[in-house]
Amino acid sequence: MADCDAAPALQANEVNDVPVIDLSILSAAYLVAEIRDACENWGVFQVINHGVPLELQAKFELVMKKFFAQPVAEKRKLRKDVDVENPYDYGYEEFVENVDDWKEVFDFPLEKETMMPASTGDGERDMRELIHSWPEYPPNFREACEEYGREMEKLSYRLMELICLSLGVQRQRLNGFFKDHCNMGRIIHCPPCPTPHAALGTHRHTDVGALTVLSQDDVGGLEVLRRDGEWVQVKFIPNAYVVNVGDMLEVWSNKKYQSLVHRAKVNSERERFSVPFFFNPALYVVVEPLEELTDEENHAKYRALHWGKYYGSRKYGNFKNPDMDVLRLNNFMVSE
Ligand SMILES: O=C(O)CCC(=O)C(=O)O
Ligand SMILES: [Fe+2]
Repeated sequence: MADCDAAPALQANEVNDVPVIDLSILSAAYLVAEIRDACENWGVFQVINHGVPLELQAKFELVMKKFFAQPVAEKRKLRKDVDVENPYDYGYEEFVENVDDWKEVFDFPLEKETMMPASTGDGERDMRELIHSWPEYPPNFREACEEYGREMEKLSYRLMELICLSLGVQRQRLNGFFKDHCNMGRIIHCPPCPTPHAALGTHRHTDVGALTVLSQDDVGGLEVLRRDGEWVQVKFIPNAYVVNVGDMLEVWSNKKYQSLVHRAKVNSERERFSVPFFFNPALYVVVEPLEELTDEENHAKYRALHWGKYYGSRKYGNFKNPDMDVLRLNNFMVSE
């Protein structure tokens, strides 16, 4: 882990100034303006009154806690492996080795089958199917995860449409890219950490997809890098979701909206749960700045990129190179 990520340097600003957007407000023009402002200046906002049923969130939380409360040997039966030869692409994984991220996770997909490029090489065309694993205990785990994921997906589409309007393009301009999406939920559990000053729950990174919709518990700990270089805590708001811009939205918007750099702290006393839902395009999609947003004066700032391969570079790289996790998009930047 890079020194700049170690906790002694973490003097995050206490003030909660990450924008909060009330989605029950009826004026579309108002919402669109709020979203434009948040995406342009922050790359992150929280949404409240979003329409996701509270009972569904509560049911999901109960089930995920039951899963993680099991002995580690049980959870390891669902272990996914970073090695391409090994079977699971979704499932359980631990990153709790000393200086690595202090957490265990369970990843779940929403699609029954997803094909992705087998390697990140330019000329390679081989595809492989992503393989799922689901636990038998708790018995309603899969159902609760899929129900939750579908709600997150609905919310993501709604947000994406507001984002399109905020960019001045047609409301459903980006929807087609998500037809065969590879959306994924990740349940993160950070056990209490005896050395919170020397570890992070999640190290500094940007999310590679389009949008992330995250719920964190009241332990909090999520921090975002503000444009002025300050780390700012994302305050826990009951029943809110944290929404952030990912790399693909940065490309489509021709950098009008920038992908958010963020990380999460651990707690020495309390375990922490956090659930990001990654809203990702279909793996065959080629992503490039929208033509409506480029012209003679505003040249495309990015070259076209193949999302499946880009995703693979994160997935197969598996957070092993912290610098890579904030700089990956630079490889596709067009020099001025
Ligand atoms: O632990 C957290 O809350 C942050 C998780 C996150 O940013 C991610 O998994 O991409
Ligand atoms: Fe993230």
